[in-house]
Amino acid sequence: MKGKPLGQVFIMPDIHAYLEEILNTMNDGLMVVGPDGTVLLVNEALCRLTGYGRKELLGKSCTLFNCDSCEGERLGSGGKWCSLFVSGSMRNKRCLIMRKDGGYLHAVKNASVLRDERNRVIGAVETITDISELDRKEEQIVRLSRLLESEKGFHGIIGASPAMQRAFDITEKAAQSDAPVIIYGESGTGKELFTRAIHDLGPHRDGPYIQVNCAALNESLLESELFGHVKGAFTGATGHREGRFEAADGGDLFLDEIGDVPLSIQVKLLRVLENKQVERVGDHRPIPVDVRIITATNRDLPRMVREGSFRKDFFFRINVIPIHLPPLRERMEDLPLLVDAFLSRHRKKGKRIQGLSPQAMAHFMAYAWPGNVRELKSALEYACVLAGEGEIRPEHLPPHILRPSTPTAAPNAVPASPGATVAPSPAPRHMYPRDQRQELIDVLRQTGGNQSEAARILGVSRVTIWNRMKRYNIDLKKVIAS
Ligand SMILES: Nc1ncnc2c1ncn2[C@@H]1O[C@H](COP(=O)(O)OP(=O)(O)OP(=O)(O)O)[C@@H](O)[C@H]1O
Repeated sequence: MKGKPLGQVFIMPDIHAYLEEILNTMNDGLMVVGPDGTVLLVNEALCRLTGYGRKELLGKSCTLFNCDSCEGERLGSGGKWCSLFVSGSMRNKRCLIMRKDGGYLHAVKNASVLRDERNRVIGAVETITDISELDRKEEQIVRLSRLLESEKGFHGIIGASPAMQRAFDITEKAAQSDAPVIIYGESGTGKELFTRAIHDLGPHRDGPYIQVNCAALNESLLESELFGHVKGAFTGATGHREGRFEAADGGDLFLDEIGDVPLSIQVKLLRVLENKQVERVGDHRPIPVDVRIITATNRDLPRMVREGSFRKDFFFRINVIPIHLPPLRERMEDLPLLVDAFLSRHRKKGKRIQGLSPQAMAHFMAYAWPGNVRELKSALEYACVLAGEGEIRPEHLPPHILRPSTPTAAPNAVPASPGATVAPSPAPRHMYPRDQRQELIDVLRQTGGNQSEAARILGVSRVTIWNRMKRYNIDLKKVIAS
């Protein structure tokens, strides 16, 4: 190589002779297009990242990549053309580029238009940086910090009762297999914690962990959330969307509230589970996916199957390894352990709380905990705020815990230390639907109809509040007015 130094810069006599080598040394993909989007030049990295051969790309339109960051700008004539040619450049834009095999490349794109000496646009240059590895590393960091945070218990799940020990046992074994697991339990019993434990213990632990709350979306949104859609598949589909199945490829997909999935989506899910392929909405190319399914519900699926609101074939496909989580009221011996664990978390955050007084613990033991562990966690948070420091006494507890019934457990039946294990409360109060309806009405009245606040007080999710209002036919306006 000949050339002459110019200050610190080394000027090459004919850089064009080396251009191809220079471009092919780059790790990022590079492409030059003409003013009409025709691909004029690509480097080796672009071919490697997209799976196309150079000959398959040269002379083709760049729309072949179906990149979702490419927006159409309306032109005077009424037609549309690439907004890059209007804005002049694009910097560090995250995008999805469709590879030849139909899969998406997660990338960051930089682009600039090229102009001649008379400032006329003669094309554009784009670089594509593959960030799939970065995304995977981010996911790994989240998983490792989660493991570090999980204190005592089984992957951070506290429970010494035989029912919980059994659940830990099945979970450990189920995690090793690839079979679909379904977790049954009321809201707040720890279904999500168990799912994470299955992922962390299972063969897909280094793959992604993706969660979808099936009750939170309507039918069409759920369909595109699960399977993805292509740009223009329906009104409002302004970009590609990678479905959760694709995002979970090589990992675990947690479908929460599976009992709320409409029948039409159940058919599609069944097909995906049988064929191990998904089709995006608006595109019929099957995409292979290797995903383990974990589902959870607080509904009685066998009954729903009998009543015809849940498909029998789908039920048998997902109900391979069922894990039943008992409600807190049926394993009250776990309550002091849970209290101890949650209070020690508050102490770590600087709260100078000693523990529960025997009277406060008696109220806890007598209460039915319809919102299960989530409700217990919220109640302790409330009590810590009110107590400030020292001992938590009954006056620091949320009023609805004191109100519905007098404690059935005698205060002297309660251990002096909240950490000690006790026998189950003599008569933990069970919550029947009528109680649950009245309790919800009381709390909604207390919060002036604020459903988020009611969810917080009862320790359940907003979706659960909404479902219960529907199930018990509660008219919010009437409740507030009364
Ligand atoms: N056994 C347990 N040990 C420690 N924390 C628990 C336990 N069970 C539940 N929790 C805590 O209670 C809260 C609710 O748990 P989680 O979200 O797993 O319940 P869920 O059954 O999935 O509820 P939902 O059906 O409403 O989504 C979380 O903050 C979780 O950390």
